Amino acid sequence: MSQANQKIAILGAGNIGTAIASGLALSDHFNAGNITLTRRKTELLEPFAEKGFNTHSDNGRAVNNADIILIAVEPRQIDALLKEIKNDLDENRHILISVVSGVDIQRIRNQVQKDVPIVRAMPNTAIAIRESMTCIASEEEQNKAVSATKKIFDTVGQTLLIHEELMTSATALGACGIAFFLRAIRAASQGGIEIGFHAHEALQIAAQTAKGAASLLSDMENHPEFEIDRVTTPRGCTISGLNQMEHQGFSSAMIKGILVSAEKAAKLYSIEKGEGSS
Ligand SMILES: NC(=O)C1=CN([C@@H]2O[C@H](COP(=O)(O)OP(=O)(O)OC[C@H]3O[C@@H](n4cnc5c(N)ncnc54)[C@H](OP(=O)(O)O)[C@@H]3O)[C@@H](O)[C@H]2O)C=CC1
Ligand SMILES: O=C(O)[C@@H]1CCC=N1
Repeated sequence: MSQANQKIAILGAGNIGTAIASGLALSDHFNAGNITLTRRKTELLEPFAEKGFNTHSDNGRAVNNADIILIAVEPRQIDALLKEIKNDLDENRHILISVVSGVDIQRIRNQVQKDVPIVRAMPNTAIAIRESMTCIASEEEQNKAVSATKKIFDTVGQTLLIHEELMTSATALGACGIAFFLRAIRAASQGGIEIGFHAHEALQIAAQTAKGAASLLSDMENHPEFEIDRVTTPRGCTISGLNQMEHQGFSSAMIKGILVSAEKAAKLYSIEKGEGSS
């Protein structure tokens, strides 16, 4: 089936669910009319209904009208959702894609008790502007479903196929990573204000500089240190700034944050189930 005719149901259209929907609709491969978004507070989906997406709260109906079922609820909410839709899942028609952190394929399969292909994907919110980094994993025998999933996420950024055991690491580095780099940009702009720029100017300079740095890596395929060496004039101000940041633990803070984030990602389901669900 061509992507243009594929019907996608996004169950749990919150932050990442709606970001995925926006990105897909922006691509030339999908249109809003073939994408259904569900959540219980449907009034919050009104802006998406106005853009032509199908929006409601009936997960079973959404599954019955779709080929691709994308689950984007919180870890503590997934059991109830799977229980609700499992009788509607058709192993000959559907591919089930979960972007839920900390819930492995085996746990999902135990819930649905069907041979429907299950794929895990870990995008980030830049998917809304088709700039996601999406890691994808599944069981070995699911090559066809993995290809179909990759094809979808390839339209909204870059993809990388990984082993499922690396999914929590992908969550920390790629999905949470958006927040980490945003905080770094925010910190840079605060420094910029202190040395004389208005807030909006400082943010513009910091954001475009960060974009340029990222593009140097992705376009030139160089190592960061190679590009850093080109900025650091001997006895200059860049190396002074960099060394001071390292004395203050810059790299260490980022590394430690990513480790803690990955540890938490691995425990999300059990922690959240332990805290009760709503
Ligand atoms: N935010 C991000 O950047 C990323 C998040 N993720 C993962 O995606 C998942 C969602 O995260 P996020 O979008 O931040 O969380 P949100 O809380 O924003 O989204 C979850 C949505 O699910 C809806 N929901 C809950 N239960 C049901 C149900 N039974 N049927 C339909 N909809 C339901 C909620 O709306 P309502 O209460 O109205 O039903 C809510 O809008 C998490 O598992 C997270 O780990 C993965 C990658 C990136
Ligand atoms: O913060 C979280 O738990 C989710 C997972 C990745 C991004 N947001």
